[in-house]
Amino acid sequence: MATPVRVAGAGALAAVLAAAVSRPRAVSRLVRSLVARAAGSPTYAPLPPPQKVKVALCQLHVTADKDANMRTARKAIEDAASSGAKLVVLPEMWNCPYSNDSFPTYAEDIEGGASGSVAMLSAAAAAAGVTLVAGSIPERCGGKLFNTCCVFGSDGKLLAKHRKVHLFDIDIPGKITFKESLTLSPGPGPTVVDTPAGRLGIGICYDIRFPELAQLYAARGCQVLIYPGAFNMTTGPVHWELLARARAVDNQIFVLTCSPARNPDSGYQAWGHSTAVGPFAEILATTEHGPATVYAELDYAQLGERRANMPLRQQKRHDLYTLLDKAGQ
Ligand SMILES: NC(=O)CCC(=O)C(=O)O
Repeated sequence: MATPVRVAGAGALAAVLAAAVSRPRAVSRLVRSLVARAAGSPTYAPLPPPQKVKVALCQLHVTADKDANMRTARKAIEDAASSGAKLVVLPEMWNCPYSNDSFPTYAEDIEGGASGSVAMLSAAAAAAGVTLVAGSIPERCGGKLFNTCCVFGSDGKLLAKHRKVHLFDIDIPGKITFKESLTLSPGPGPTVVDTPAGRLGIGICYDIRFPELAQLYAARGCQVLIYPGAFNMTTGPVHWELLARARAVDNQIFVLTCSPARNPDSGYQAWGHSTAVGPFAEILATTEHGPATVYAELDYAQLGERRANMPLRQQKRHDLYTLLDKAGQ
């Protein structure tokens, strides 16, 4: 896959050098504006994508029994592959109950993952021959815990790891209070993965609330944003679909969300409603709150069409505002 490349103008460089001699303050202004422009409108080499990809969003029944959760996940991956899916997505925290009490107990060392969830995921991706965005599990590393999504290639190789960058710390009195930061640490940055199923930008649940992350992924040439997530019964009904469609329409990009099924026995009631959204913010496929696999076909040609119909990227006013990609490649 092509690597994204920033393009700097040779003319602009000559202008800076010529002016540097006579007008140092004007030069400093010019440099600042060029840096902002480069950051706000990076140019990337085109990506040769697969044209169409069938995706499966596995809304799993998650319990306190880790082995049972692993069996459920493996079966869902196999079934999705049998149905023709090439890109399979699992939910946030699919191997444990979503609670601060559970995260330390169920956490795994991913890098040394010769056993447990990571070994199962790798074997399942290879056996099924799919790209697997494996939801998230609690990761233990260097004395810290992270909420981590592993992405596996169809040969079972671990292609990337995304550690949730925005932790879910909210307090809506009488409704929901949750503080992931009591047990988890935030991840270091964005995660872009090139796969045979397209260029993927990964976020986990609360990450979807931050439009800058999605914008940055779009600027880096991602074709689809994937958010394993577990929204709740207060924010889910009002925000889950809204946020997925907002990220899609802002960036003219595909968005996939994948939740655990709602388990009445669980302390945390997940909203469910795993959904695939197209680049015109249209719902391609969705479900209710029970265990289910949602299938959709992503036609990447639509990205070019939508962006040609409505050229938002070219119409941005980088002289007024800009996205600063601090983690730029
Ligand atoms: N697991 C999460 O990050 C939950 C996010 C959520 O429910 C929200 O409203 O945001």
